[in-house]
Amino acid sequence: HCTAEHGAFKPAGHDTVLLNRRSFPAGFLFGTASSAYQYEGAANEDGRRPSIWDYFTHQHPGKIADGSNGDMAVDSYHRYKEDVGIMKEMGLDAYRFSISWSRVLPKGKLEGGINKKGVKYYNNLINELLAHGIQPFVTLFHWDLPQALEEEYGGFLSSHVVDDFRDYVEVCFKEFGDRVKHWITLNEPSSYAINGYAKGRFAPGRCSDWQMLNCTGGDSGTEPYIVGHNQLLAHATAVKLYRDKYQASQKGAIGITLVSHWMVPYSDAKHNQNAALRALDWMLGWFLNPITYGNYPHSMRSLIGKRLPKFTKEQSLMVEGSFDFLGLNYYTANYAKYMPHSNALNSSYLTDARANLSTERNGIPIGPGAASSWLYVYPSGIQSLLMYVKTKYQNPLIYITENGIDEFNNSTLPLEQQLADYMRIDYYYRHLSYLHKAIKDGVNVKGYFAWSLLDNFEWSSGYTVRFGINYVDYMNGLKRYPKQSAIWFKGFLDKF
Ligand SMILES: OC[C@@H]1[C@@H](O)[C@H](O)[C@@H](O)c2nnnn21
Repeated sequence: HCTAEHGAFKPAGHDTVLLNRRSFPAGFLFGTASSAYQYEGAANEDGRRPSIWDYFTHQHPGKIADGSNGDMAVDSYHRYKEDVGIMKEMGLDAYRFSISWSRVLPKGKLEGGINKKGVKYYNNLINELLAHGIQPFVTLFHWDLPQALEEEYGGFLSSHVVDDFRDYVEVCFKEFGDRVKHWITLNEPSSYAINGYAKGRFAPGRCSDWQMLNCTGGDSGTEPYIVGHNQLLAHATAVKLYRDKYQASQKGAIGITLVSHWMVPYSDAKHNQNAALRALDWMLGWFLNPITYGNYPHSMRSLIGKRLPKFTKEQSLMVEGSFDFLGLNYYTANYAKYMPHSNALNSSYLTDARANLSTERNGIPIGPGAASSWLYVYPSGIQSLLMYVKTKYQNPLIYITENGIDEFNNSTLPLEQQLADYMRIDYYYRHLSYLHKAIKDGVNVKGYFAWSLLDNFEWSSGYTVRFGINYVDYMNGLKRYPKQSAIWFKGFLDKF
């Protein structure tokens, strides 16, 4: 139902202007995104020591849909040259990847020693990207905390992590900062805190006992906020270090990647409209308010009370303005409905907002469903979210650092069918169209990264779902094949 002209798909029956790279401002960056634990493999090779995700997947395989792990993942540790070749062939400008902290500092602490082979891998990857004219965007922490630090002091539950994170990022600035000009401190600190400490579905698998989710311990009413607070302090300390010691000579930019759903009021009733705004505070404002204004949103401070950590004056000053750009991940939207709250309830991050999130209203889904149960297609939400951030948070420089959709792994189907991901073309075309509208409306977006270059280890879904624009054949040596969306993207990205 689509016609392909000049490399862009025009939904049939619409006289829309053909959208392609040339529709976007000169210098706008198009890239793809990945992360170390989901891509590299070589988990026990060349000196790398376990992260909490190695520990979590091996100790709790029942928490992963197919009992799998990232021991091999898609073997990017050995195949990075081929993968960079795929990016070049597609015409991509940039590549977002993360550094495995426990590959560079196997024991987590600097005093434990720097793993030279780990540093060498990242130098090779960065050099390969630059040799092909592709800009590296480097995430310093994408959830894979060294297991040694989790065991020593509870990881992000302790303020000790701030000093160890600072030492780790300084090694990265020194080793790679001459060529890396875009640093992202943390990937989705909210997801790390929520999934790891309120839902127990991600490493380190903590939550309150009363939730009966086979958690290893924890308190969903306090630990998510402690972990969020220490992530903000670690982030701001890293930014301060970069600005004080490296930015003048290396001339790079540093930011953070946050994620949010667009929140749609369940009805026009005022209490549901307010619930949607609180839901945005709990998912996005939790971190965007502190780095913009130096404190948590008023809604959080008034409803969470003493369970929400406080910033000292000095910490507030360090956190406020601690970013040169904002990375924003957008995938989907939720309905938000006012949820009365009784204090008798066991407290949890998940109920503190007095907002019940859902993906359907009166039995009708908010949009077409993808493979992941949380992902429904709602393209206008990217424009709404960007306008909301522009208006409420002083129009920051933004990169969309993730956007994408998944299908189920159906490796029994003929390969040709598995590569026919037309729903992904439609998803990207629609989201890029709404992104284009947001830019026309004055939102300061300078780049867009699709999640993901390749099919990969999708956390608690393991390899049961596929987010890749390129297919990975898990049954046949992890061979890469372009899906239809990769071919479409190549046309979309044509410079001429
Ligand atoms: O679930 C798909 C992807 C994950 O694979 C990424 O690691 C994570 O940054 C993310 N955030 N939102 N959606 N995603």
